[in-house]
Amino acid sequence: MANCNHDHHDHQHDHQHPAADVGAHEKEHAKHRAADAFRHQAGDRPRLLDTSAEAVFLIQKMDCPTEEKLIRDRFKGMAGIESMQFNLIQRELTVQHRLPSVAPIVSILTALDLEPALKSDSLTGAVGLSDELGDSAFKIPRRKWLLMALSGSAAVGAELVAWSSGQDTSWLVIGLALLAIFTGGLDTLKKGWIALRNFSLNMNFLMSLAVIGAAVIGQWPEAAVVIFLFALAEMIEALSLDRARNAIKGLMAMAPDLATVQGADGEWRAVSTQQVALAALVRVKPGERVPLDGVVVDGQTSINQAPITGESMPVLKQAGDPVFAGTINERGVISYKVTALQANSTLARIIKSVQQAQGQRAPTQRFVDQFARYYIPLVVLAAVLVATLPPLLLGAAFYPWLYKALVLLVIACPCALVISTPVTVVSGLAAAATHGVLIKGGVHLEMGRKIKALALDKTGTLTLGKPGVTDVSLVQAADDAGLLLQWQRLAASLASHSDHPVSTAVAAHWQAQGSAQGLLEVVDFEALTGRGVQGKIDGQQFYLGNHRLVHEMDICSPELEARLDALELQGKTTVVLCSASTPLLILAVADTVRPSAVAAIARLYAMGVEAVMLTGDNPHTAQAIASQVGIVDARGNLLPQDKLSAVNELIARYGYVGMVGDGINDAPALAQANIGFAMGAAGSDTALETADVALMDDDLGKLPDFIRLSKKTHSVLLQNITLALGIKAIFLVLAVTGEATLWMAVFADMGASLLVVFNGLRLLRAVR
Ligand SMILES: Nc1ncnc2c1ncn2[C@@H]1O[C@H](COP(=O)(O)OP(=O)(O)OP(=O)(O)O)[C@@H](O)[C@H]1O
Ligand SMILES: [Cu+]
Repeated sequence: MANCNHDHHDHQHDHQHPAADVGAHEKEHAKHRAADAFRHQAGDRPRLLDTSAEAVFLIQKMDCPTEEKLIRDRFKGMAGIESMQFNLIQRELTVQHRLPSVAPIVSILTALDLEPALKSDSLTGAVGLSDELGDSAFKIPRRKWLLMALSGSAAVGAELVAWSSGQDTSWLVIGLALLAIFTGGLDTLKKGWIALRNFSLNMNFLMSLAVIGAAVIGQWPEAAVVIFLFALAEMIEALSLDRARNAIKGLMAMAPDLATVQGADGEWRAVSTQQVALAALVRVKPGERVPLDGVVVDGQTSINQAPITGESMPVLKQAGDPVFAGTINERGVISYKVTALQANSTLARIIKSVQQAQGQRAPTQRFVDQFARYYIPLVVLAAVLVATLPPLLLGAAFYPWLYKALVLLVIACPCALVISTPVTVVSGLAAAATHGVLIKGGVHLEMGRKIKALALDKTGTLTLGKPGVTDVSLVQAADDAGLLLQWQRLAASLASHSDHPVSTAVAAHWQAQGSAQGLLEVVDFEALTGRGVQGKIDGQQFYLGNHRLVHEMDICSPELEARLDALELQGKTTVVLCSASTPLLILAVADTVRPSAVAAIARLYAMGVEAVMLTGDNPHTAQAIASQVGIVDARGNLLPQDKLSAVNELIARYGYVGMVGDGINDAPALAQANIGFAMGAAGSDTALETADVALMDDDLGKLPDFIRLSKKTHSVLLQNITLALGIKAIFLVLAVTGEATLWMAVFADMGASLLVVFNGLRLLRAVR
């Protein structure tokens, strides 16, 4: 499904606004133009490229969402910049641009004191940063720890001296306070100054203002404690975000770095996984992890695929079976042929997908981002009013109200609020991924809870999709073994050209009979969607298809119909071999219901989710299978476009609808559903790519698991927003009534940030 990254920041650049909005946006644009003229003197505009390029930066200093705003504000309206995506958890900035080189971007980021490190640049094809290098960037340097310790001691010292002497403005107190401010708060002051210069109101600016204000009114000890606590809060926040990042990195670490590869001389050697080529032969011993994706060539074993599918029951693997990087070989030795390079393995794609999924922001995340945009200016306005109105209008003392205004400024920091959502969403996405559920966007994770009806395809979804032939009989009631064999051969010849499960079963049945006669040559073969197949054998036209086909050919009879009905009522699927004028042979195939289906459907109903079966198979069979798995609403005889309209009808009736399918003959319906689920995605590239939510294996229980996780995620998001806003609200009141001091406000802000981060991280353990 299309990537719907409605990023609110970009929308200011969108020139197609509804008429009602025009006034406000005109003003915005005028502002941009002014800012543009101010920032880029005419003449230094680089020539722009025709195609867009992409660069990814690692920005170590981007640890609070306010940096995002600063960067966006700075690049706003700059020619050649098309769009930007922020990944706060990974501290990555992705820029789509048309500049001839990334140098201007780098220099602007550097001017913002953000120390960008180029991770990749599509212009030069450079991949600049190894994972390890990127990792060390997240470590807090020793120097910083020492400075913080010094700052903390100085701040406490200032507070103690002031308290014991009763003097807030003695030289000793001021000296200690300045020491605390310059050791602990220099970064904050610097960032605040940069923000001011770029007209971007962020919390570094607010905090700097509060500290300077406190110093101005002679509250030196307080200024010292506030800046120290704030710096400490920033550090703790950065550290706790590391935990979220590591949760995702934890997935990454699961594929071994070395693979045992057979060289040209037949010798087995350990080779770095990164360097193993396609089609190389790799050997895996018991207890080892599979280093790369591939197909087993030799040997037999059982493999624990939990890292991919979340299911730790070992799966039997023998020649021809796929194996996945990161899974654990439990028993035997196998050798297999590599089918994907390391960067392309299923595991690598899962990890990449989880990281990208954050880009598709969850609705709550968008709301919070919007909110934060108005929140800061509003609080600043309130602070100005608090500082000026009471003294001016009521003749109140100036300093106490200025102090209250400063407390308000500290409260204005929206960090807790803005950080709470990405941490929660990332934790949810990572938890799902380790459980074998790949969610392709934060939006699906949050909206999954709204699913009221789930449409399920029958073949391959509710059933194993590997039917076997159960009955074969001549249409003309004759006991002619020779004819029976001859027509089965015709049917199998036609069927062998199709990979539809029914055809596969018919062809396999013929093979299994071990007849000496091979298949016949088929020309003009054609598949008839939702009906069957046709082709010419020995110059004569034959058809193999369902009741619908026989009917449409107008060669059906009440007697044939009765016999088909009888088989279908047993839950079997029937096809008939016909010549152009006569039905010849009836074949019935039966599929097995998935072991996980009954329990999964029951759980869905218990959650209030209506399960609906949509199938191209006939209604009798549909009903029979439905009652085996406990589905009430089963609809048969649906062509692909009928499935699409069925999904539309479900959406009209239930509001939010999911659809589960294999994505082959139900792709339109999958795309139409609010959330499209694909099963068995580990083995299928298309399923992995196109579905909104990909279940790595065939366990239907993952559907209710997903909905439950989505509900949990939503409630954690709500909790976090309530927490963050609630604490702010309380302090807003306390500040105005004069109960709250500056350091209390900083403390509350830090507490709120930590609370929401840890609350969000709880989701990591939500599944299982
Ligand atoms: N290639 C084929 N070979 C044999 N039979 C076919 C073929 N294509 C369709 N049919 C017949 O038409 C019916 C409907 O086919 P269709 O592909 O629409 O649904 P399906 O894949 O069997 O079921 P579902 O919609 O649950 O996946 C099948 O059950 C089968 O009887
Ligand atoms: Cu009929």
